[in-house]
Amino acid sequence: MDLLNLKGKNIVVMGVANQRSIAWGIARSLHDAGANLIFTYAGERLERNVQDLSATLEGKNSLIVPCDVTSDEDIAKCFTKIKEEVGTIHGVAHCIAFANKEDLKGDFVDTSREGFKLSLDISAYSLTAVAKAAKELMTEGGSIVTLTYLGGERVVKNYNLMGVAKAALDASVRYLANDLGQHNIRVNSISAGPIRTLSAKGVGDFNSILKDIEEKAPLRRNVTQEEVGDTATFLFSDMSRGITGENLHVDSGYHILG
Ligand SMILES: CCCCCCc1ccc(Oc2ccc(Oc3cccc(O)n3)cc2)c(O)c1
Repeated sequence: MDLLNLKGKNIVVMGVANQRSIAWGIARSLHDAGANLIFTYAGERLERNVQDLSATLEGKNSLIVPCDVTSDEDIAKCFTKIKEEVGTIHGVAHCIAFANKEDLKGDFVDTSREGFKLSLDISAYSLTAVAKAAKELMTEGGSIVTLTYLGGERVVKNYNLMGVAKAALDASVRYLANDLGQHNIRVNSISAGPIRTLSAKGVGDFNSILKDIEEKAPLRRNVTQEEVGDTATFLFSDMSRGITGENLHVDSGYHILG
């Protein structure tokens, strides 16, 4: 049996904004491995982007469902719709995070209570809420993958509040892995190196980080959405069936440096 074959697997990809999204790199890699994709998006203005991108994947058109992860009702409606249309799912790619611009630069000590709650809600709690809803559809077991970043493990200038949110996300991956393992549901994260996406525009001084990676990372280059996508496909496939609660760095090795 080809352990990288995802034929017949239904995988929900949450967080495609445009063709530069890491979520889109994950979707293309999953599609090439034979998976059936379901897309969710937040905000009317993204629906058209997702429809247009999904149409470029040959084969039957994918289900596209709105999902605002700050609303428990919306998450319930989203997964009820997916259950009605698809039935069983085998994976969820959680590619969702947010912090207000003013909380992604300057001094972390100045973070507001409101900004903190908003970022932790969207960037960390949403994984738990999504896992709770997805669990009911994962009747044949499954795999959940989320995106994290080095700034949650150690201080990265300007990453600030998002670093605290990612630290919460990373711990959530471990506790969810522990809860869901007995249902044969694995929970892992990919720590991607910096990639020029719509989200990256929100983080201060992004260009200097890209340059630093090129100069210092063991592979002396930045990573791409495709490389992250292929590692996600590995984590959704049976090739990774013994791995849960893990964080894989797809970052040209940058995280090993002091
Ligand atoms: C200073 C660190 C540079 C490397 C950052 C790599 C990275 C790039 C993008 C990442 O994802 C987000 C997602 C939302 C986010 O919040 C945003 C994004 C755009 C506008 C806005 O108001 N908030 C910030 C980063 C992310 O978690 C990590």
